[in-house]
Amino acid sequence: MQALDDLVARATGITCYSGEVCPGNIFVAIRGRITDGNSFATAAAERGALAIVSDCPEQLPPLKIPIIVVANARLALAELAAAFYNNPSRRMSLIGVTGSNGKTTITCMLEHIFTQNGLSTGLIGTVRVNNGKTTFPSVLTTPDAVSIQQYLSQMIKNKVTHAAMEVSAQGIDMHRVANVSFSAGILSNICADHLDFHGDFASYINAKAKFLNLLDTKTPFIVNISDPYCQTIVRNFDGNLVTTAIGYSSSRADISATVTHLSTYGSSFDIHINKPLTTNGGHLLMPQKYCVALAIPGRHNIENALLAAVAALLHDINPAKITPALASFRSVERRMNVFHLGGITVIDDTALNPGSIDAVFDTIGAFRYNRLVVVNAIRGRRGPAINAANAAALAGRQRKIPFELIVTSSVDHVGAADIVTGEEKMAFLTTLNTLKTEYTYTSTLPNALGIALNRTMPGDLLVLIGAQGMDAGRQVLNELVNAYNCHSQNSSSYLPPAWSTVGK
Ligand SMILES: CC(=O)N[C@H]1[C@@H](OP(=O)(O)OP(=O)(O)OC[C@H]2O[C@@H](n3ccc(=O)[nH]c3=O)[C@H](O)[C@@H]2O)O[C@H](CO)[C@@H](O)[C@@H]1O[C@H](C)C(=O)N[C@@H](C)C(=O)N[C@H](CCC(=O)O)C(=O)O
Repeated sequence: MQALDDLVARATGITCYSGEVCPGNIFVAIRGRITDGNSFATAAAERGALAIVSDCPEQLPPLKIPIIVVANARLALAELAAAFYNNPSRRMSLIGVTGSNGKTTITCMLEHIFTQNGLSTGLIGTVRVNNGKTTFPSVLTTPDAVSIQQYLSQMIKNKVTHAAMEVSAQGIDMHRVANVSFSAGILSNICADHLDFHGDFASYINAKAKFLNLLDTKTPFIVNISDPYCQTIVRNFDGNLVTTAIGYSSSRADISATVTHLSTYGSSFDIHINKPLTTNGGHLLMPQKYCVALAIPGRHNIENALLAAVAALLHDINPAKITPALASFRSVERRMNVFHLGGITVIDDTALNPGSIDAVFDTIGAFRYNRLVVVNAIRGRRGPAINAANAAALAGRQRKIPFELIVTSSVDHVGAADIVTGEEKMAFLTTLNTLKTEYTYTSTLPNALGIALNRTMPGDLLVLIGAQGMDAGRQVLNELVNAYNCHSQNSSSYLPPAWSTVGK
């Protein structure tokens, strides 16, 4: 649109937040989920906005600056941001990773593979952003459109050639990734998640499916085809589909893995290229096999590593250099972290939906332990539906293997955006009760972990799962153990007061 192009050429920046408007900025008024950006147009004009972009001009007050009317303000924001930063994604190899689980691990694996191969590398994801020079913590998994383009532009300045970014369903749905040019896409798996945002599972799948529209016909779309919902998504896809699966069968997947060893601390597997593949650089990869060792546990991490390895192969990274890079990859924060506390083995994982809860329990199968104790933090501000689904997943597991379940709302360890509501707690506990699950509930994280410690002995396995509510779990656990060790030097038996007053 010429009017927008002319405007961008004169603009000093693009923003959709009135509080950030600087003189000469274009303010894009977005009708959001909470409020309407059009109602901040006067404030934006007073701060020196060059123009207002709106898809609902009837909501705007009289203004003395130009108003550009567009069909969709969120799309316009992405378009303006990409143009303002000179379309940085077109000047690098950028791999977009979507799926319910595995996005963080896969993007970090790619960052590691590229870095180990001497490439200047960038990352945008849930845990951090790496612009090629500095690394800083993230706010969202997929940032707003302006931030994405800004980070990519910083990467170009820092001479980044290869980057990986997590693409959430919300990010797709809210057009944060529109006008981003991907050199490959990855779809890891789909399970029920973010039902509060999308309304139902079908809408969530639809949002994920829209990722396909962001890829050029020649751009490889690497898909874990063993997942039934991934199969559904790609059924009518006529682009450059590259399929992966665990289990050797050339008819089943273009590239597959056979597991040769699976243990507490990692795995080894063979990657089979089952049919010739053309890389982005135009080279032909003939059918062959590579042996890979991975130092992080879990079959789901083999799936993640396979997807990352295929993306690296298609970006012309020498297979002989992908395998050592995967071997030296260490787990990401709170993704199947295994550590020891006295004689107790502890697993700490961000399991936050039925798929990731299943992945943790599947991995536990490779562990040797006497008794199993699981502490789960309820997911706050994500709605009752996902909490009912998570509780059902835990209940299903307790019917198969015995474990003590301790549930907490982590009231003292979550910020305002993650507080567990009464409805969410009710959904979780009612599901457990309906499914006749044995559990203990306590509202605070230290109480929950204190109970867990009281119920574990050397040789036992303690599993900490949950998202924000369990983020401080490892630290709190260490503090409890240190306090206990300090105190027990003076007394032969000690039960910390908080642990003895646990509510049910
Ligand atoms: C539901 C959701 O995703 N909301 C995001 C969205 O809000 P929104 O567009 O609905 O905006 P709004 O708050 O209604 O405001 C409307 C407009 O008025 C503007 N405004 C508002 C106030 C003001 O004073 N001045 C002003 O100009 C706002 O900047 C906005 O443009 O756009 C905002 C700005 O980019 C985001 O901060 C906000 O993310 C919220 C905080 C959030 O928590 N999002 C989560 C659910 C999310 O996106 N998560 C995914 C999933 C991760 C995963 O896979 O687990 C993620 O990618 O992180």
